[in-house]
Amino acid sequence: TQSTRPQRLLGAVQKKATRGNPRSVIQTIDQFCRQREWAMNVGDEKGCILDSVVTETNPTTVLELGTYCGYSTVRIASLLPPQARLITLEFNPDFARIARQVITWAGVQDKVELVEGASGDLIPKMKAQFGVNTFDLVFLDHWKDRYLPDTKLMEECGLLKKGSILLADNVICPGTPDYLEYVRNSPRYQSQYFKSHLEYTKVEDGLEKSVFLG
Ligand SMILES: O=C(NCCNC(=O)c1cc(-c2ccc(F)cc2)cc(O)c1O)c1cc(O)ncn1
Ligand SMILES: [Mg+2]
Repeated sequence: TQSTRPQRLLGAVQKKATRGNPRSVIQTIDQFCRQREWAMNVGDEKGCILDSVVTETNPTTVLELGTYCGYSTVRIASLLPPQARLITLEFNPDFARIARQVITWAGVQDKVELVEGASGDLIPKMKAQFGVNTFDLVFLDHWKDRYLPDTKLMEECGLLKKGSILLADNVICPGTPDYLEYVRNSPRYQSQYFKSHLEYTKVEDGLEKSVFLG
């Protein structure tokens, strides 16, 4: 039977990356996507912007929407202080299965909780079921038409506090027009666009960083 792209990406990690070394896992995936097959990881260019936002936020509790193969999960987790936690939500069980193995290979599994399911169902359970108070940082990288409804849901569930940071991938390509309009025009957010490129291409894309003002 044919392997899937996530399976081939995992194979490259297990063959070429050093166990327990997150940087080598990231480097291997970027090399695989540049030399073998494009995949929808945030990538190395936008990944550097993600790194700088994580570092300056110095978060204790992070939520990632859309795990895919775990590339950004590993990038974020590798920058977290010892007690910090990252909860990552993935709807697709095949992606989740691959991501768990990538996360473990990188050695960051103790900082990460991967939860399978639809973000719209799981977000309302964050406080009661996952013991979360509020998120310091949210990385949005899942279905583009879920960015806005899930942001409103996080507000309603009291999961954002004054100063919480939303960082959204793909606001240009594939694009999240309704989300952009909301965070750029709402008095409750201070937004900033980081111009970049779609992972592994010359196509314009970027990250939108939005600070919740309470
Ligand atoms: O979340 C799920 N997919 C990944 C979301 N992410 C994207 O769709 C995504 C797409 C692109 C992209 C850009 C240009 C292009 F030509 C094709 C794709 C880039 C990115 O950086 C993404 O992040 C998902 C799947 C599924 O089967 N069930 C539930 N959820
Ligand atoms: Mg993306």
